Amino acid sequence: MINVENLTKSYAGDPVLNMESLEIPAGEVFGLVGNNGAGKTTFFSLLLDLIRPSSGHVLNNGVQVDTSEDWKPYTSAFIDESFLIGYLTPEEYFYFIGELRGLNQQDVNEFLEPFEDFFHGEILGSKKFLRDLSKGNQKKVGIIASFIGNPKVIILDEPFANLDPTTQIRLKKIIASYKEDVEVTLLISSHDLLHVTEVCQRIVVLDKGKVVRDTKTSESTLKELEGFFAEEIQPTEGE
Ligand SMILES: Nc1ncnc2c1ncn2[C@@H]1O[C@H](COP(=O)(O)OP(=O)(O)OP(=O)(O)O)[C@@H](O)[C@H]1O
Repeated sequence: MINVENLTKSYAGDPVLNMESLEIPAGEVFGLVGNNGAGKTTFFSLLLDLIRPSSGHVLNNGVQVDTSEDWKPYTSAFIDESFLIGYLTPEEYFYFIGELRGLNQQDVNEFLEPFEDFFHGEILGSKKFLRDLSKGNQKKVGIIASFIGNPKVIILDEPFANLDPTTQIRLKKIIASYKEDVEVTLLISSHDLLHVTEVCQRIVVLDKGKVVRDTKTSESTLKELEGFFAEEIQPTEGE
């Protein structure tokens, strides 16, 4: 579904992403991990044509994202609050996204019903504007909005960050449910190794913009990843 070919991004000559090739098949729940500055958001921003590659390209279902718009109807994402519209209430925002995806208000209301627990009584009917919601509640709105209209590719940047423990557990269940869906490709990034290993079928580790690990998730993945990141804090010689 997603094919990356010789993708690089540099700022003022400094490379921040250098990905020779990466193939993410349709239906995969894909996890991206890496320390601060590893290039995760850069990669997602390139997938969404929010920034331009320095070289190479990304194909989304065969469509090159920086030269065609045709990937947009089946792709959705929540990267950060800039995806929200601050002066709308959550309902108005959901209806707006629904309209973009060809759903009327009744369709959107029905879609939202199963997420009442996830919203924990603080989103729907609150009559607050999105700009006035807490960071965590804004994130809940952005994540759920990204599921509206059955997109085939969903990209979520650090979806667990800022969420309370109850919501994190609920979100894990929602994301894990996509493992059964062979049509939806879901990409998440996270700093939480436990969460990604629980919900992702495959995990790629980025380090200084490069793919340094690419593994199918198994029972040993969490330990291996903890080992990998622990090595980064081993004292260097002479310390
Ligand atoms: N507009 C920009 N100009 C210069 N450097 C940038 C710009 N945007 C990102 N970078 C750099 O690119 C690198 C990768 O950043 P990116 O946000 O992709 O990392 P990340 O893995 O998402 O990090 P984090 O886990 O902290 O969110 C960082 O060194 C960052 O400073």
